[in-house]
Amino acid sequence: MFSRTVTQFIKRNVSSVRIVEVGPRDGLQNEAKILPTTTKIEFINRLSKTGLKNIEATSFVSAKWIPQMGDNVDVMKGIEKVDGITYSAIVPNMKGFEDAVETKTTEIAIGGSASETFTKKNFNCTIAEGVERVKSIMKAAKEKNIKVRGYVSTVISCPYEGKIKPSEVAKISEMLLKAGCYEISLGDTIGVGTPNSISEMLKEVLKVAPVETFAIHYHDTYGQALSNILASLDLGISVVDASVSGLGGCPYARGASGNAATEDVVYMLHGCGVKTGIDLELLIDAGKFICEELGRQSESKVNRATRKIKP
Ligand SMILES: CC(C)(COP(=O)([O-])OP(=O)([O-])OC[C@H]1O[C@@H](n2cnc3c(N)ncnc32)[C@H](O)[C@@H]1OP(=O)([O-])[O-])[C@@H](O)C(=O)NCCC(=O)NCCSC(=O)C[C@@](C)(O)CC(=O)[O-]
Repeated sequence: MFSRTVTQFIKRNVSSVRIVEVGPRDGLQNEAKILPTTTKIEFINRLSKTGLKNIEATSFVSAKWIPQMGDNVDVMKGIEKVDGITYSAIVPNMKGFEDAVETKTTEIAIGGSASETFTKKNFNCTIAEGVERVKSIMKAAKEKNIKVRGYVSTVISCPYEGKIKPSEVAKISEMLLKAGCYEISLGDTIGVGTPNSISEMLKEVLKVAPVETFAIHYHDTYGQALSNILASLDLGISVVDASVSGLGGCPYARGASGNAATEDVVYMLHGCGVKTGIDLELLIDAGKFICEELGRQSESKVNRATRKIKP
């Protein structure tokens, strides 16, 4: 599939990558152990020192649906907001939007999917109802000057409905862009994509908007996330969502495991001469911190390796 060496093709298409750290939201939402608010704040404050420019800090969703996010308002209010860093949050409806306004959140993320069943399980609405929610949120966000990022989930396959057509992903991406999202993050929610299916999906999506409009959000269920990121960079994508120590998963997507581990993504990119602006050692420390608090092992190969050797 690739005719050039990895370093050649990345450097040719992309010289720097903006990482969107989703650990405090996607990373924690699937964890059964509910962490104290102070730990979440400390985690985000540590991430703020690594050079990251985008941190998804929480989601303003119902605690009945995602218990870990029950202290969302306190987390957003409690973190030290560093100039130059965007702290965003998922907002599923107008109640969540009110929380965003109360906490002076400057960027929110809204969700969409081409799967009716996933939308019902995740947001308790149909795709059509979701579109109406999106319209209300977008209108309110414009009035408050809040930036909106769009997620399209299940871009390769849905745990309930199976394979999703790339044309469907393109359609929902276009709808979210027309509604006013400044960027669309394409989620392989259950991590089943391979470089071929990812490239096929991206080629279709890139027909509806320029490459700068898209970010990628790949889960690592089948160990394909890094390869899929490379395949995406080959097509010019330069915004990558990742979760420190590979934490994450969607409670309403059966079989979904963690995101691409930020430490591993950064290690790979720096090794290929692609800039991220991130201090890998500080990132590794933040990953170790949160894993110790959760009482679990890091899913990042780089993080585990640095217990024994320096990279
Ligand atoms: C959308 C709802 C709220 C609908 O849930 P619902 O039960 O239909 O809501 P409702 O409007 O009927 O209200 C029921 C109760 O929830 C409350 N409520 C209502 N809204 C809120 C809110 N915003 N914040 C706090 N509370 C809320 C509301 O006030 C009421 O409280 P009660 O009167 O019973 O005490 C629910 O389905 C929900 O919270 N879903 C979120 C699920 C979620 O967070 N999933 C994970 C994120 S998506 C993901 O992980 C994928 C992604 C983005 O990472 C990309 C990828 O990997 O592909």
